[in-house]
Amino acid sequence: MKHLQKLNQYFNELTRTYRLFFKSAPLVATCVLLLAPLQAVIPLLAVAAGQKVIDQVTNHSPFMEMIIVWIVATAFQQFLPSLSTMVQGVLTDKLTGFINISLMKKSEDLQSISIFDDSKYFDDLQMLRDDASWRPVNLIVFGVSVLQSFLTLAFMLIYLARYNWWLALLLLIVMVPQSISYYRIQQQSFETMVERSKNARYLHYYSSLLLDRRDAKEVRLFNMFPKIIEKYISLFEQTKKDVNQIRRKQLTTSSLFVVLTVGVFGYGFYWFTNSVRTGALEVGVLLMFVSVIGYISTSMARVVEDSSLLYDSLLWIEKYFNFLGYQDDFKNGTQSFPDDFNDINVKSLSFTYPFSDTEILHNVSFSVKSGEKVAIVGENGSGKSTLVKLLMRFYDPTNGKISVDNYDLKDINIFDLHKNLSATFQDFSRFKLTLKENVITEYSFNKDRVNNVLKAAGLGDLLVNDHLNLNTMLAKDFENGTDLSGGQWQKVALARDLYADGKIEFLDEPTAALDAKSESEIYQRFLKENDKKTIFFVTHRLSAVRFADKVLFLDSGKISGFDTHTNLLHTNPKYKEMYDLQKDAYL
Ligand SMILES: Nc1ncnc2c1ncn2[C@@H]1O[C@H](COP(=O)(O)OP(=O)(O)OP(=O)(O)O)[C@@H](O)[C@H]1O
Repeated sequence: MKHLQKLNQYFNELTRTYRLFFKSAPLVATCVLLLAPLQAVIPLLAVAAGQKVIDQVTNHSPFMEMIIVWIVATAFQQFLPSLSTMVQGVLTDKLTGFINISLMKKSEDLQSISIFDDSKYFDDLQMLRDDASWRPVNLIVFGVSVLQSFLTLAFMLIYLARYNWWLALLLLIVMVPQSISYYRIQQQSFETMVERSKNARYLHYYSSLLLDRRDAKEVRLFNMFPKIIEKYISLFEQTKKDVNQIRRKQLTTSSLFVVLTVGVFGYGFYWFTNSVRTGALEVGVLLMFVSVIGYISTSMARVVEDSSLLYDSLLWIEKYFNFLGYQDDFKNGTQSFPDDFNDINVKSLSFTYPFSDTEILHNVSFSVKSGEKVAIVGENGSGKSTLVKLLMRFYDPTNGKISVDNYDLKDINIFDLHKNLSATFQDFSRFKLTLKENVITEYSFNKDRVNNVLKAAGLGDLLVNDHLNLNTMLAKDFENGTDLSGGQWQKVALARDLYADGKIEFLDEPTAALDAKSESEIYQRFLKENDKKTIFFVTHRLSAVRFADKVLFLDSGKISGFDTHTNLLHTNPKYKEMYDLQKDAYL
C-alpha cells in the first residue's frame, strides 16, 4: 500500500514536471514530447522491415521495397537522436531560466523574512538554490528518456505478444519487481543524501572556510587548516560509508534480476527457433526476436535506471513546487501610506521569533511624533534590532499592534510602506554591483543626487582620489572590480539610505565601522539637518544620544525608560550607570 502510494506520488510529480515543460516553452516542449514516440516506433519499423526482407528472400519474392523501408527507417533512427538532443538543449535552457526566475519572483512575494528562520525550509531552500543550475537538465534528459524507453518497450512487447503473448507477459513479470526494487534503492540513496544535506552544508562550509577570501586572515592567523580538514575528512568518510552500503545493495539486486531476465530470454529464443524448425513460423522471426530482445533489454534497463535517476530530480522538483506554494502568515495590506502622519504608536507589543519559544519583546508600548528623533539603546541582545525589524514590518508582532496614525501597519500595502521607509542596517548589504547600482537600488538615476548623497555620506573623496567612478564594479572577483574598506562600504550603505529618502528613517548602528570624525558628520547629516524626518537610531555609543529628542531604553526586551536623555539620567539609575561607564571614553 505504502509502495503504491509512493508510485502514485512518483507519477503525479512526473506529470507535473511534463506540465512544467509546457509552461516554460510550449512549442519546444511539444517538439520534444512528439519526438519521443517517434523515436520509439521507428526501431520497430526497421525490425519489421528487416524481418519481411528475410522472409521475402527465403520465399524468392521481390524484396527491394522492404529494403527501402528499412533504409529510410534506419536513416531516421540515426538522425532523430541528434535532432532530439538539440531540441532538448533548447528546452533545458528555457526550463532552467523559467525555474530560476520563478524562484526569484516567489522570493519577491515573501516580504516577511520569517522563512529564513525555518531551519527545515532553509535546508530545502539551500538545496533548491544549489541545484537550480543543473536539475532541469536531468529532468529533461531522464524525463524524456523514461518516456521514450517506456514506449519502445511497450511497442516491442506488443509486437512480441503477436507471436507469443505469455512470453511477453513473463518478461513483464520479471520487469515489474525489478523496477520497484531499483526504485526503492534509489529512494534510500536519496534519503541518505537528504540526510547528507545537513552534512553537505557542513562539508560545503568547511571547504569554503579555507578557500574563501572572507575568512582568509583569521584562518591563517589561528592556523585553522588542520582542524577543519580533519573535520571535513571525518564527515566525508561517514557519508561515503552510508552511500557505499546502498551501492553494494544495488549491485546484489541487479545481479539477481539479470539471472531471471536472461532465463526468460533463453526460453524465448528456444521457442522461436523451435517454431521455425517445425515450420509454424517463417525464418524472419529469428532476426525479429533477436532485435526485439535487444531493444527490450536496453529499453527495460533504461526505464529502470533513468526512472530511478529521475527520482531524486522529481523530489527536487517537489521541493520547488512546495516553495512556490509556500504561504507564510504574512498578509499584505491595501491602504496607502499616509502623505502626512502625526504619530507612530506601538501598543502592548510582544514578539517571539517564528520557530522559537523565547519571547524577545515584552509588552512594549510607546508613541513617537512625526519628526521626532528617537535613540534606541540597551545592552546586547535587549531587542533593539528586533524592534526595528518589527517597525519596518519584516515580521508581524506576536501580540499588540504598531500603527501609523490610525492605520495598522498590517493594513498598509507593504511596497508602499517600504517606499516610505529608509534604513541603514547593522549588517548592511555589500551588493556585488556597480557603485551607482549600490546607491540607487530600485529608484531612477539622477547623477546630481547620486553625487550629493555620496558626498553627504562622506564618499566624495573616493570619487576624486581613488579614481572610482559610478560604474565601477564593487566586487574584486568580478572583471575590473574593486573592493572597498569596511568603513567605505558602510558609507555606501548610508548613501543608499539617503538616496531612498524615506519619510521614516532607521539607523541600526550605522556608524559602527566609521572613525569618530565621520561618525559625528553622519549624525549631523542625518539628525540635525533632517527636521521633517522621523528617525529611529540604534546606538551603543551614548555620545550620539545628544542628537535625539528622546531615548528609548530597552532592558531585556522591556521598556525601562522612554524620555529625554536628561530626564532619564535623573530618573533611571540603570541608564545613568550605563551612560557614566561610557562618559569618560566618549565625552
Ligand atoms: N531570527 C531569530 N530567531 C530567533 N531569535 C533571534 C533571531 N534574531 C535575533 N534573535 C534573538 O533575539 C534577541 C534580541 O536580538 P536583537 O538583535 O534584537 O538584539 P540587539 O539589542 O539589537 O543586540 P545587539 O546590541 O547585540 O545588536 C537575542 O537574544 C537574539 O538571540
